[in-house]
Amino acid sequence: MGYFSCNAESAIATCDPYNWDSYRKRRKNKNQTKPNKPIKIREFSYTELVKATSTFSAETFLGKGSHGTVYKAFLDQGKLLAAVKKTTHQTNSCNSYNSSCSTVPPEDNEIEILSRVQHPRLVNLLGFCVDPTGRKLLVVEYMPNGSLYDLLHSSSRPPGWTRRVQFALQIAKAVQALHASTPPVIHRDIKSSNVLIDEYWKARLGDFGLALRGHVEDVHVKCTPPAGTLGCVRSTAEKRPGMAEVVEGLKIVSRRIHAPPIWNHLRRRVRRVEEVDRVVDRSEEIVSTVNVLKTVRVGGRRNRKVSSVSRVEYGSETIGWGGDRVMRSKSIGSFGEIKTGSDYFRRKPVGVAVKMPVVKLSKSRSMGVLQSHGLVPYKKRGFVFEFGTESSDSRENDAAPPQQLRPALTYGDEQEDLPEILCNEWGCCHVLFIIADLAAVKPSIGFRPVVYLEALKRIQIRCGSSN
Ligand SMILES: Nc1ncnc2c1ncn2[C@@H]1O[C@H](COP(=O)(O)OP(=O)(O)OP(=O)(O)O)[C@@H](O)[C@H]1O
Repeated sequence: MGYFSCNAESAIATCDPYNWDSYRKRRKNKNQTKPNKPIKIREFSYTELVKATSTFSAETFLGKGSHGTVYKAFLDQGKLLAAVKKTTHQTNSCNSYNSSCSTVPPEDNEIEILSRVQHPRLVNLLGFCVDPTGRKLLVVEYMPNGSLYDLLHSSSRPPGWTRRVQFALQIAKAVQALHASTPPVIHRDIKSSNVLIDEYWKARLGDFGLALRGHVEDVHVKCTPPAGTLGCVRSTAEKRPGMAEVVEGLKIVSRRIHAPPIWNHLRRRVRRVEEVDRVVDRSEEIVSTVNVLKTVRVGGRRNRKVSSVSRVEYGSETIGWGGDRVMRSKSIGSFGEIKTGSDYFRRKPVGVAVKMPVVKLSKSRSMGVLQSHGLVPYKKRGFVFEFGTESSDSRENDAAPPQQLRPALTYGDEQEDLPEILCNEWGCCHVLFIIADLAAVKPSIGFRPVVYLEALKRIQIRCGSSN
């Protein structure tokens, strides 16, 4: 094991349990190539943990995973709240948890990795304990607001888009930090149940039982069979964006969500969704009986506008939607492609070049109605996407559960014509969906958000630096 432990009472005073100082120093030295040094972590006595969890009582029970149970622990006379992870398998057994059939138990792996990497966006390791049978228990930071999975799937008030974007950005930062560490850490099991929400309602990435340390070129990484949840995407790392790019993209999305003009505009457009409801009623029937559904863009291409979606094809049949037209679209100024480090020209004032790390403005584009296939309709708005459906989220608390707004978007063969703002804005949604429900997402998209989607979907098997 490459971690230190400190058992003495005095160690509590000298340990910085979160090691923020070390983290800040490491961040300052961006060009560091030295491997991350082990971080001092505490070794708790079993008696201490028994006492802190009231003998692992039902009252302190927090949750159960596929390989163990988690308890809330009141340590240091109640001054330190922590979560104790107790695995159920036997040490050195080859259990189903690790598809690589590694001889290293997940808790040992987690201790090894988390004792070298700490970050404000991770569920950090505080210490460990060896029980009388020799099994290790993990003591990690306590996350009082549960998992993102529960928040999205079971909460009576699922988070709105604004918060989801923040979660996505926070997790992207966590992954970026992992990839930027030396050697890089590959999590391999990013999913919403492994994202926990801290006391400040910020997302933290946890559960490093499957994580690997090493570069993509390293033999032990190459030889380790894939594990975790694999994504329906590009297999070569070069074709996927690095996490730095994903983080930058999400920062833009996050900023834009707070930008009043566009959101006011979107709010106005949400009213248009009401107009579509009639159409959705009809299309729900279609979705229930048709597997392959395709929208056809009908609109002038001369001015690169998508003016309307007027019919739906399935099989050889064409169905008109509420007459000839589903919805007229409007032009909206939009952000264009994301290029880290490129010049960015603001539309206003015209011609002023501002050095920005992120985007350039594209021409304004129009949008039509997006039709998704294979979706479970959510109320009446589940599968016809219009800008308004997204903006409705900005009104708080009316976010549809993500599994029901799963963005298996298709836009006929006209993916390139998708308004780029839609790409950017929906891009975040895609990321969130990935985090929300990785296994279930089946994108049929070819437009730009796919980069985010791919990024987060492939994190678990991606190796190397963030660039
Ligand atoms: N640090 C923590 N603070 C608070 N609650 C936690 C913490 N870690 C885990 N939990 C709770 O315990 C539950 C079980 O966590 P665990 O990591 O063992 O399994 P999981 O991630 O849900 O599933 P799997 O083991 O299949 O990945 C979580 O869903 C969460 O509700």
